Order: sequence, then C-alpha cells, then structure tokens
Amino acid sequence: MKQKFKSKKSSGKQKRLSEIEEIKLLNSWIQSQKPDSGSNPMSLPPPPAGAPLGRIDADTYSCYAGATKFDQLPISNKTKDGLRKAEFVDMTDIQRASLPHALCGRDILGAAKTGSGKTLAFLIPVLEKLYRERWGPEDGVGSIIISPTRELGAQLFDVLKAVGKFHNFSAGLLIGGRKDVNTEKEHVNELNILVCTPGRLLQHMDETPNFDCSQLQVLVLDEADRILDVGFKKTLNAIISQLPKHRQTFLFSATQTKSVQDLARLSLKDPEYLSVHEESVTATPSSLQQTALVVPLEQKLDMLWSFIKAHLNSKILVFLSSCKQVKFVFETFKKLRPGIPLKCLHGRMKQDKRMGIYSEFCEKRSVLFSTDVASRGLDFNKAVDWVVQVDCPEDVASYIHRVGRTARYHSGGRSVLFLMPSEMKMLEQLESAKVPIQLIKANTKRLQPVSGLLSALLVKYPNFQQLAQRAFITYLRSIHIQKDKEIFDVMKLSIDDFSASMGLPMTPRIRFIDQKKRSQKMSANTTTYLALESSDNENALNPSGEELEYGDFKESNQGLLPPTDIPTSEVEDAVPRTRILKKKKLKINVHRPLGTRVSFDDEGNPLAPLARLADIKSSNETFVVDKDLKNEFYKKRREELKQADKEDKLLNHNRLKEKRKEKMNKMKKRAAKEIEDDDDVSASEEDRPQKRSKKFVDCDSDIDNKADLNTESITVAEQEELALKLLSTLRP
Ligand SMILES: Nc1ncnc2c1ncn2[C@@H]1O[C@H](COP(=O)(O)OP(=O)(O)OP(=O)(O)O)[C@@H](O)[C@H]1O
Repeated sequence: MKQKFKSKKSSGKQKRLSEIEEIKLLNSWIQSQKPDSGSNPMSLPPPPAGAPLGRIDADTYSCYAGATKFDQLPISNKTKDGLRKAEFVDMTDIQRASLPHALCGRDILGAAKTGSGKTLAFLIPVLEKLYRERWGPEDGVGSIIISPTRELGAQLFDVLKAVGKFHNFSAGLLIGGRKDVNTEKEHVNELNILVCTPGRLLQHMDETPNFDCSQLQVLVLDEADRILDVGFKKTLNAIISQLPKHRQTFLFSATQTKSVQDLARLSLKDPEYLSVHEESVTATPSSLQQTALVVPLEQKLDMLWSFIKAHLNSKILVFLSSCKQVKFVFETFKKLRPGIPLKCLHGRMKQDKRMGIYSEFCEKRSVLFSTDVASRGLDFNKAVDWVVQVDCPEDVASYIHRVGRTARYHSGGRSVLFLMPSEMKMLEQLESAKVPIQLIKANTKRLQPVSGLLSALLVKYPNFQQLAQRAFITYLRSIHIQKDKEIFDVMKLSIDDFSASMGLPMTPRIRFIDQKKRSQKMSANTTTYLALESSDNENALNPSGEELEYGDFKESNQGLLPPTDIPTSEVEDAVPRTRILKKKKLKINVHRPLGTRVSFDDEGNPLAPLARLADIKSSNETFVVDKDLKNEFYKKRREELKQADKEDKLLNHNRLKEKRKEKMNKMKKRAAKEIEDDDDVSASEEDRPQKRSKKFVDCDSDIDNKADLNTESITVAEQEELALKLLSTLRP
C-alpha cells in the first residue's frame, strides 16, 4: 500500500517534471521561430514532409509559421491529444494564419468566412497560454471568452471541452436564463476559463463577492463586431473597465470591425489583422449557392408555405425579423401540418427550451423558424440544407451571418432571400460586398396560397388573431426602425393586403403609421411643426425606448435586434371605433408637456403654440425660437392659469355657500311647520313619544341606524308601530 502510494507520488512528480520540460521546450521553440509581426504565415512554405519538428539541435528549432497541420505547431501534447481525439488534423486557413501569431502572445483581429474554423483559432491559444503559465485552480480566472448569444456560448463550451479534454483546467459556462446563478456564484472564483454572455459576466462582476479577474491572461470576443456594437456597448464597457489592461486579446468574426475606436476601447497592442479571405472573389463560402426572389409582402407567407411543402426532406432554417412573427408562423403552420416537423427559436423562450430546440435541430430533418438569435456562429451538427430569409436582413453583415449557417467547413448549402420590390437596393449592396447572389423569378404557378387557410384558422382559434395582430405590428415596426431608409420604407408597403395575407379580418390600425401619415401631411404644410414636435414623435414610435431583443436578447442595436414587445395599446384594430373613442376619453395624459396643443393659423394649417414665436433664421427654413419670447410666453401662460385657478376656486366657494343656505332654509321651514302641527293637534302626554319615535324612523329611512333606537324608553304599542314602519321600509 505504502509502495503504491510512493509510486503514485513519484509518477506525479515525473509528470510535473516532464510538463515543466515540455513548457520550457515550447517557450524556446515559440520564441526562436516567431513569425514577423505583420506577416501572414500562410504565405510561408509548409515544413517538408518527414522533417524533424520542435528542437532540431541544442539551439535550433523547426519553423512553425508555415505549418499546415496541428501537429507541426509548438503546442502541448495535451492539446494535440484533444485535437486528435476530435479528429482535427489539418488546419483551416484562419487557423494557419492566426495560430503562429497567437501562440507567441500577440493580440489578434481575425476575420474569415463563416464556417471556416475560427473557434479553434482562439481556443487553442487560450489553452496553451494557461498551460504554459502552469495555471491552476488557485489562480482563478485566467481566460474569458465572450459570446453574443447563449446558444453560441454553449457551443463554444462544447468545443472547449472536446479540445481541452486532457487538460486539468476548470471551465464554466455562464449564460443568462439559467436559474442556478447562486450555485454559479459559489464556484465562479474557482474557474480558470469562463465562457459567457456579456450580461451574465457583468452580473457576476457586480454581484458575486470577491469575483476576481485581476489575473486575466486572455480575453476573447467571438463575433466581435456584434459584441462591440451599440447593443452591448454599456455592458462591454463596464466589463472592460474591470479587466487588467495587460493581457492578450483576440477578436474574431466573419465580418470584422476595423473601427479604431473599438480597438482603443479594448486597449489592443499592435494587433495582427488577419483577414484570410479578403482577397477572395466572394465574401461567402464558395460552396454556398445563393438566390434571391422578388416576393411582395402579401405573398411572403404563400411563398414560404409553398417552399416548405416542396422541400419536405430538407433541413431548413427560416429567418423572420421578430419573436412575434416567429410565433405566429410557427403556431399557424403547425396547425396546418405541412408534413415536416416544425420548430421555433427566439429570445422570449425559456432557456431550457431554447437549448432543447437547438439540439433537436442539430439532429433532425425539420424546419426551424428563428429570429437572428440563430444567425451567428451556430454550427448545426448535421448540415442545414437551406437558409430561407423571409424578412430582409438589416444589412450585408447580417445577411452573411444568416446564410453562413449552411455550407460550413467543406459542406455545401443553399440559401434564398425573399425581397420585396421596395427592397431591391439590398441586392446591389450584396453584390458590391462580393456576395454572389442570383436573382431568380418565382414560379407563381406552383404557389400554394395559405391565406385562406390562415383566415379559417383565425376564426376557429381566436388567440391566433392576437398572435397575427402582434406579428403584423412588430413586422411593420421592424421595418420602420431600420436605419437604411433607402431599403426599408414602411410607407411603401401594401399594409391592407399584408394584413389579409395573414388571415386577419380587418387591418389593425397602427398609431405610428397614422402619425407618420399625419406628419407627412403636415410637413407639406409647415416645417415648423415637425421641427418642434419631432422628439415627441420619436417617443411615440418607440414607447419603451426599448432595448430590443436579439435572441437573448434584451440587447439593443435597433436594426439587428428584432423589436419584440409592442404594447398592445398600439393595436386599435377590429374594435369598433366608438369604443376606442370612449376609452381614449378616459385616458388623459397628465404628463403631456406644454406646447403640444395644436393651434391653427389664419389659413387653417396646424401650428404648434411655440411656432408663433419662431423666427426664420436661414434660407433653408430652419425655425429658431427666441429664448426671451419663449420665457415670456410661458410666464404669461402661467399667470393665465393662476388667474383661471383663482376664478375656479371662487366659483366653487360661492356654489357651496348657496347650497348651505338652501339647506338651512329648508330646515327652518320644517321646524316652523312642526310647531304649527303641535298647536293644531291637542295631543295627550302619551302621544308625545310617538311623535319622537316617528322622527327616528323617518329620518332618512336609514335602516342601518335602527340599532340606535332607544327601545327601552318607549311603550309596547310604540315598539309595535315602530317595527311595522321598519318592515315597510325594508320592503322592496
Ligand atoms: N481544422 C479543422 N478540421 C476539420 N474541421 C474543422 C476544423 N476547424 C473547424 N472545423 C469544423 O468546421 C466547422 C465550422 O467551424 P467554426 O464553427 O469554428 O466556424 P466559424 O468560422 O467560427 O464560423 P462562424 O463565422 O459561423 O462563427 C465546425 O463544424 C468545426 O468542427
């Protein structure tokens, strides 16, 4: 037993010694054969087949910069074993270009087409850095890998587990939507590698006691351009401010940021910019066949239905622009049973369900309706056959990531983009960004209309009507908030036909469109009005000022992120007009700012009150309000209001006085009459209490007061009479 313990101890020591030896060798190899800064290792010749690797003699090492296989790199045996086990042998272009630089400690900005193996390009150097630093459990967080979505985080974590299988690091997946945040908090400080979404990471930074990243060695931003855009700006800035500046940083994406500001925010030090496909003829994988179809808005659902029916043996990923649309199309199509399993994925789903759907779609032939939550990074296990973009992506980058869910690594794939006639400019933008897309004509003869079926469904299942209304509104709103107004113009859409195509019996009224129409009319009349009211309008159009959801996705960037929760108040649809008006009357907005009341000029044009004070300052008809005049205007208005208030108070006071006087008169008259009656009737002594009791019961007929009756002081006859009177007051 003792011997066994001894031999175990000595084998552990042996292992440590050999690890130290290995690290020493790796460090010397890396340092001696460093590629030149700014060079692209892919341009170097690969080591000749059968040539010795690593140390050749005392001070000579093999050149690793031109390596084409993982085995030729100065990486640990543990990583090599992990790679081998996962069947990774040859490197892809981005791996060949970036790994030699990353291994020698440089910051990397890596760009390569979708599905080209960027994940390993940053995971291998993370493992190697910590290994060479002999990172252990007591050293805490050594590397943070940030992903914009939970699903991508989970996928990265799986690859890390596979490649790092033989290492001893502890790693954790920290993503939103998980209930076990408290357990996470207990263990997060013991983790060496964190794979996380920005929100969850910041939550730990804010809430977990003693959460310490001060020793961080490597920071990775996967889908860097997405994480650096406005949606994550605040969160990322808060995270960065808590990280040490002295670290290695990797930024990877298929559509990389080149913004100097972004790089400055991350304090990158002379980063290596490795864009391996920049010279490529196309920006998308060459094995991807891309087509576009002109589909008017009102035919989109018919086209999608027909497409699904014609591809029942395929794995299809369908992109729509909002959660509500995904829900509507998924629920209604599911009821119509197209003959292929349907699934949906969006940011409003519970995390467990999201993960379940993601894994199922990896395994089975089916149709997955999704928002942009599935647009980046996801590598669905068995190839996706088709990517269908029913709603136009917000920009070229978004298009590239969406279609990139198919044709990954060496496999092929196809994609189709539905474009409305008003969105044809997108085709030009794609072509100029080197996206080879072919415009084809839809065969409308084979179109299988679905609108009739949807109408029937909406009648049968009233809750579908609500779904349809919300989907209708969120779609229009998603168009409205797009930045590129040349492509996205909500006013160009045939809204009634669209509503009918969804099976809706009436077109829902939408405030922001009504407002837009009104303001268009007004802008024809007066520029002043618009200039003064514009900020108000904006609030009305985006009432929550919401951080819109992109998957997780309480994350903003108006374009990328599908607008999700439109308040139901924006739906004014099928409710009769009178009811709406009634409701509206009750809703008085007490917070309505002064100056939004509309006045009219002599010709009947609407005029904002302050417009009267406006001066035309320049020839381009900009109206400027004089500050003094404005103050005077408000002062006068305040005085007017004060005066009106005073008058109101006086009026009320007089009214109350009058009422009191009337009451007094009535009482006086009644008393006088009673005295008269007493004089007329010669009543006996016994009669008197009767009178008193009568007074009691008659008094306001208040039956609740009956307990106050002083029954002790009155006779039986009086009591009987009282009881009778009481009963008569109770009778209906
Ligand atoms: N060297 C390699 N040998 C074989 N397969 C690889 C290699 N590197 C990556 N792959 C495979 O290629 C596929 C795509 O890799 P990965 O997800 O890293 O692509 P990506 O460039 O990050 O894509 P995206 O831009 O969409 O995020 C994965 O299935 C991965 O297993």
